[in-house]
Amino acid sequence: MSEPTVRTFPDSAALSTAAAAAFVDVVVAAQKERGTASVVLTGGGTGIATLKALRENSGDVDWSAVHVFFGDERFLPEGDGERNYVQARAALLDHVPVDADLVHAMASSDGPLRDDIDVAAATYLQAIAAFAAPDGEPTFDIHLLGMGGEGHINSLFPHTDAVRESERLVIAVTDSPKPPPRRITLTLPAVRRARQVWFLVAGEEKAEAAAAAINGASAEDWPSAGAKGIDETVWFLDEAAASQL
Ligand SMILES: O=C1O[C@H](COP(=O)(O)O)[C@@H](O)[C@H](O)[C@H]1O
Repeated sequence: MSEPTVRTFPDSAALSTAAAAAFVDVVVAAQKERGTASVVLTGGGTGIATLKALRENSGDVDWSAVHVFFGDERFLPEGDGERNYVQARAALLDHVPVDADLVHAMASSDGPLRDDIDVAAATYLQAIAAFAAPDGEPTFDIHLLGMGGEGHINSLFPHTDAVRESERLVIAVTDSPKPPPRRITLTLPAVRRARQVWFLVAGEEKAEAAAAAINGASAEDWPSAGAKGIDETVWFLDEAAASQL
């Protein structure tokens, strides 16, 4: 696993512009090398702002050959504006020529799987397993991550079974301390299957968590500390989020 590197920007807009440009470079290079690219999107304010920046300039990306996954999802009805999928569509996916078959959304609470979050998580696990490279091989080109002020990433919160999960790649969370309580999430072992893990973090309220994770704290206390990419782990921070480094 790679050690963290830090890129600091004057504000969150500059951060999102730079992360979007880096995303284009990695996806285009992956498509040149392997024909397709695979990315994992994040929810959260800075993550969604970065998708909007990507919509404004996605360079030579062939969107029809990008597999799109989600790091986590709030288990809510289909059109709920709090769903990360709904926000990602509005910010990016509805505006670029993605192949709908390659957009791997997590289930909603009122879809064909009804309201069974365990079945929903198992179904997403199957989607990932069908796509995943063998153990030890990278599965995703990029995994984007937002981070909460207490260090959560995806729906992996401090001092929970979810952050300790060491085998399953996808799990259901039913007691998220941040609403809504029911979520589906990729785990740390899934995040660690990405070549590139990129944190998109802005704001002074995230500064303590960023410093702790970058300085090697435990994932139990600061889940973001456990998220590392195979080739690179990059922290895109604005100056406020970098203020305790
Ligand atoms: O609930 C969530 O929060 C995190 C961080 O969000 P932010 O708005 O504080 O940046 C996000 O990464 C995650 O996908 C989302 O479900």
